[in-house]
Amino acid sequence: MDDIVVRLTGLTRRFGSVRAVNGLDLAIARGTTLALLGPNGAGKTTAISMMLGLTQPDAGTVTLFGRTPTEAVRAGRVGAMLQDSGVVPTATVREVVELARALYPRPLATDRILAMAGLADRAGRRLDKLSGGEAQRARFAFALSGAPDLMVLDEPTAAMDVAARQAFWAAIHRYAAEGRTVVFTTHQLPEADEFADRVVVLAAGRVVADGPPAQIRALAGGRTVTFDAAGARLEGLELLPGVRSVQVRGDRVVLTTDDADATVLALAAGHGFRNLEVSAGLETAFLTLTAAGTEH
Ligand SMILES: Nc1ncnc2c1ncn2[C@@H]1O[C@H](COP(=O)(O)OP(=O)(O)OP(=O)(O)O)[C@@H](O)[C@H]1O
Repeated sequence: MDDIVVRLTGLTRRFGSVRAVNGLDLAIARGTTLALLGPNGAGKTTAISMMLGLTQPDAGTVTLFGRTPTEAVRAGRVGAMLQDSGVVPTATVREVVELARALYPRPLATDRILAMAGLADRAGRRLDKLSGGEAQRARFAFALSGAPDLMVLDEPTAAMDVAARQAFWAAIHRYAAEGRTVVFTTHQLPEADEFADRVVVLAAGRVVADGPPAQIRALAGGRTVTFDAAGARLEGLELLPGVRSVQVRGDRVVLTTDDADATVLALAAGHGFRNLEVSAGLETAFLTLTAAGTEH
């Protein structure tokens, strides 16, 4: 479909015995700002790296704009800001932007790039004299030089303080407002919540949740109740008090709820359960969903 910018199908990559990315299926529509959220080691960087054609998958496919990543990158449709992209430390911001512009068929004007990245007053400064947040913005400037339709950002705000972060996201928003697609990784729920319009939660290389920020926030803020599917009555679970979502993962039922006490009391009265567990918080919700998700 024309409207799908990024399509990942069964994407898998192992490092020794570690499945860094494990059967990832994802379709990202044009104009979306998508957060790939997950704890350290979830597979975010590996997924991004395969998406850009920098790491080869063991299985599965990636298409960007219906082409291979390499073709899409060569056509100037993709900009990326990676965690360890090296730059010449003694070059100035303007020099680096001009270097980047030379790589693309239809680059933006230098002053526009500098303004968009919030670096207009830092153009003559050497990269090694920038603050951490400014250096990140210089890398963003580099990434947007070619006016790419898809921008991929790996933990872009890691080195930024609150003010720098706000300025950075304002720049991203101006960029995305023109109908462009942005994919960024983060391990911070508030960042995903505030700046994305779709959040995909990755844990142990798998998607454990996918939805609008409000839905992911609810998952994080509430409680997770899990119990064995065998022997339980599954009909009507979604109607129990407090319950927001019902999933069956492997042989476990996973409920998210705003009121675990009421949910468990109603479960006991009408449904029965074995091996019930109640857990709280985003990390626990991730772990529960991940552990249950690996059983099938
Ligand atoms: N080149 C590599 N060699 C061996 N193992 C690797 C390699 N790259 C990643 N891994 C492993 O794959 C898993 C996923 O790593 P990845 O860097 O993709 O996670 P991440 O979600 O980006 O983590 P972080 O938030 O810490 O950057 C981890 O267990 C990691 O140790």
